Parts: sequence; C-alpha cells; structure tokens
Amino acid sequence: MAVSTIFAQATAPGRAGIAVFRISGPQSSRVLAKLTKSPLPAPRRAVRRTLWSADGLGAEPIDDALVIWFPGPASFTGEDLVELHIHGSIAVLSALARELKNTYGLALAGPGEFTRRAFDNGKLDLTEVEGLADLIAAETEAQRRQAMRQAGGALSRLYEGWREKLVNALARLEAAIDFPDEDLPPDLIPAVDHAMAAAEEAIGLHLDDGRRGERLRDGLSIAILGAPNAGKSSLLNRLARREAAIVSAQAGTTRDVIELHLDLGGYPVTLADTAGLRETVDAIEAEGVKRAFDRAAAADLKLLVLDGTALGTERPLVDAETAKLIDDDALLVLNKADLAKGSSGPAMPHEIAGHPVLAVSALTGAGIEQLVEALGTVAGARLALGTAPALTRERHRAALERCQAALLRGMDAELPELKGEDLRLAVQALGEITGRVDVEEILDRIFREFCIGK
Ligand SMILES: Nc1nc2c(c(=O)[nH]1)N(C=O)[C@@H](CNc1ccc(C(=O)N[C@@H](CCC(=O)O)C(=O)O)cc1)CN2
Ligand SMILES: Nc1nc2c(ncn2[C@@H]2O[C@H](COP(=O)(O)OP(=O)(O)OP(=O)(O)O)[C@@H](O)[C@H]2O)c(=O)[nH]1
Ligand SMILES: [Mg+2]
Repeated sequence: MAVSTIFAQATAPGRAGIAVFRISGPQSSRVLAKLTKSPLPAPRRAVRRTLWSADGLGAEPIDDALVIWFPGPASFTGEDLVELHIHGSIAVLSALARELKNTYGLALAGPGEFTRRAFDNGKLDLTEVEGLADLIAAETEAQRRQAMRQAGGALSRLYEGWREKLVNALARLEAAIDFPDEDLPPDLIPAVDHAMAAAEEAIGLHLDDGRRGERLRDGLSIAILGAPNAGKSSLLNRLARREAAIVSAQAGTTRDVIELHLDLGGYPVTLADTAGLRETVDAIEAEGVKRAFDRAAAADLKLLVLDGTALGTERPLVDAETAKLIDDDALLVLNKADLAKGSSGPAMPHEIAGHPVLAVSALTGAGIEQLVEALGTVAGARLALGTAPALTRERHRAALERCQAALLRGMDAELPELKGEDLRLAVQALGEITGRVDVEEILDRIFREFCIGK
C-alpha cells in the first residue's frame, strides 16, 4: 500500500511567536517545491522562503517562513520530511493547514503518528519512543534526566544486551537439538545454563529497584491525613502556596480527595488532602473518610497531621483513627505550633511512638521549610536515579517477570527441546519490550555461527 503523506502542527496550539509544521511522506518534496515556488533547498539547512497559496483566486503569499528539507532516510521519521517554521497566529496556522489539506490533499497526522513512522522505520525502538513521550511530559528535573536516558537508548542497550546473549545461547542450543550427531562441544548445555542464570540474576537485580523508575514517572504519592480540623487543608495550601482547598473552623470541611502536583527539589510529588478521620453518621462525610483511608493505603508516604492545641489538654494528641496509620511510611507533623503553649506549657514532643515529629504552623509558615526538606529527602531516597537505568513502566516489569520465569523454568528443564522452548519465550519477552521481535534472527545466527555446511 502506498505510504500517505501526513502533516501536523508540532508546536502547541494557540497564538505564539513561531509555530512549526511538519510534513512527512513521499509527497513532502513536491509540496515544499510548490509551496515555496522554488527548487528544494540544501538538505538539513534552514532557509527563508515565502509560502504561497495556490488555493482560490490565484497565488497569494500565506507567510514569510523558515523551511527545512530533510530527505529520507536521514530524518526523524526516516521518510522525506519538511519543517515549516511560520508565524504562530491563528490565521496563519489555519491558512497553511487549509492549503496542505485542500491543495495538496495531505492527511492530518494522528497522535504520535510521526513517532510511529520513526519506529516502523527503525529510527527508535519502543523504549526510546516511551522515553521521548516521557521527555515531552517531564515536569521536573529528575523526570527529565530519566526520560533523556531512556530516549537515548539506555534501556534498549540493557535489554538488547541481555537478549543478544540469550539469542546466542539459543542458537547453540538449537544447533545441538537439530544436529545431534555433529561434533558439538560437551560443555554446551552447561554454557547455555550459565548464560540463562547470568541473565536471570541481572534481571532480578534490575527488577528489585523499589519501583523507583515507575514512581519517578508517576510522582511520589503523599497523602495528608489526620483528625478533622487538624489543619490538613491549611497545610496543603501552604505547601502549594495557593488556596487550593477550602479551609474553615468547622470540623469535617473536606470530603473529596484534593490532589495537586509539586516539584520537590526536582522530584515530582502528588499531594492529596483528605477528609478528617472520624466516625460519623453523615453519609457524605463517611464516604470522604473511606476515601481518606483508601488513599492512605495507596500512598507512598503518609503525612499525619496532629493538632498542636491538644497539647496540655485532656484531648489526645494522637486520635484513635490517626493512630491506626502510624507505620514506617508515616511522617508525623504537629500543626498549630503558633498556638502551642509557650514556656509555661508542656514541651513540644520530638517523637511519638518512636517516630520523629515536626512542629509546624500552616498559619504562619513556621517549620514549613524543614517539612519541605524532610519530604524532599524522602522523595530523593525513593526516586533518585541510580547509575543503572531504571525500568519506567509496568509493561517493562511484566515482560521482565515473564522472561525471568521462563529462564528459571528453562534452567531446570532436562530435555534440550524444553530448555529451548523456555529460552525462546525468554528472548521473546525481552524483544517485546524494545519491539524488536524477530525469529528470523535466531535462524540467521544458527547458520552464521555454526558452519553446519548444508
Ligand atoms: N525543529 C525541530 N526541533 C527538534 C526536533 C525536530 O524534529 N525539529 N526534534 C524531534 O524530535 C528534536 C531533536 N531530535 C531530532 C532527532 C532526529 C532528527 C533527525 O533528523 N535524524 C536523522 C538524521 C540524524 C543526523 O544526521 O544527525 C536520522 O536519525 O537519520 C532530528 C531531530 C527536538 N527539536
Ligand atoms: N492558629 C492556627 N490555626 C490553624 C493552623 N492550621 C489551620 N488552622 C485553623 O484550623 C482550622 C481548621 O483548618 P483546616 O485546614 O480546614 O483543617 P482540616 O484538617 O483540613 O479540617 P477538615 O477538612 O475538616 O478535616 C481553620 O480555622 C484554620 O484556620 C495553624 O497552623 N495555626
Ligand atoms: Mg480539610
């Protein structure tokens, strides 16, 4: 089937100083020549050209543009590709889009279609495509670094390296199965087992990463929890530096979970304010409390907010509901430090049940800097990039686990045929991650590496 020529605006919609249109496909060169009424410029050089409309009543200039001609395969998509850098007004954008559609019959590209073509043409593998998507979505420094690594092929190299070793092992094993009479080294099966064990161990270490790559993509999830009126919403607003949640002196103000995203020292964090925890007959509030507990269970870190005004009163500092949530993933915060009694009153506790307590005031901002620092430290500890690239998606994890299971099975298999089948599944699982699955390749190696002579 003939390849279509597609176009799209590569820059964000709406008014801007400059906008970029991309055209990719076999018609690109013809469109560029006609649109500029000029011969094609030198490849990969920006040149200034007037873009002409051939639409309607005779020729008319659409815009004064900068254009770049990328002949395939040395282009982003691997196809002939043109970039048109134009003025980013609504009128210029729509005039150009109309021209490309009506005069040249080009199709508007679907989402990700340029990148899809780059993948189909072998310019990028799937992990690099995902890295590119993450790079475009990156909101914090650590996310950008991780995405740059992946888009640059760090995961591909890791997985392709393992796959290559396993494909070699498989090629040897296949030869042993298909040509049992040939002179094959006696240590062949042990060598295959050794290769499988080595890959299995490496994959195990790679998987055992506390999900940091996935967490870094999604953001660390922090839930703010505690008794009604403790000042949870006030704390959220203080951390967000805006009035995101309603605050009132009435207990039971917050019902829905209110989420917002923060950049904590380069690490992405999703902060969730929740309903005050208490037993209640109000059905709506009870649903809010249920959601708060659900959020607590799902959170990477629980920020347990205590009401400092309870200090030195009969009211317990830690209420029964909040107490249920104290564990290693909890950080205790004593709020309303501004109201806590001075030298006459009881001293602020520095720890409760062996957990350190940070005194803050959501009202005055006292102690907030220290809290942000503590949260940043937790985020860093859970999300920091190691020296080795981290997997970033459940898709990778699932395929790696399948690969690992197949390797473990194959190492135990007595019959070479069964070993080979498991090894093939392991190779297949790795190949799925990068999108390079090719059985021909295995056959190819058998005949290239073992001169069987047939
Ligand atoms: N104007 C513009 N800016 C851009 C892009 C683009 O396509 N256009 N990019 C798009 O994402 C990024 C840069 N990445 C790019 C990746 C590959 C090729 C490319 O032409 N690759 C060819 C040639 C390689 C070479 O000679 O260096 C290839 O891979 O064969 C261009 C840009 C970010 N900025
Ligand atoms: N003095 C003082 N008052 C505070 C502080 N933090 C919150 N408050 C007040 O405490 C009351 C309750 O604050 P909220 O932030 O609505 O408390 P909450 O924990 O979200 O309450 P619910 O949503 O009902 O669970 C409001 O009147 C706040 O102004 C603080 O640090 N100091
Ligand atoms: Mg609230």
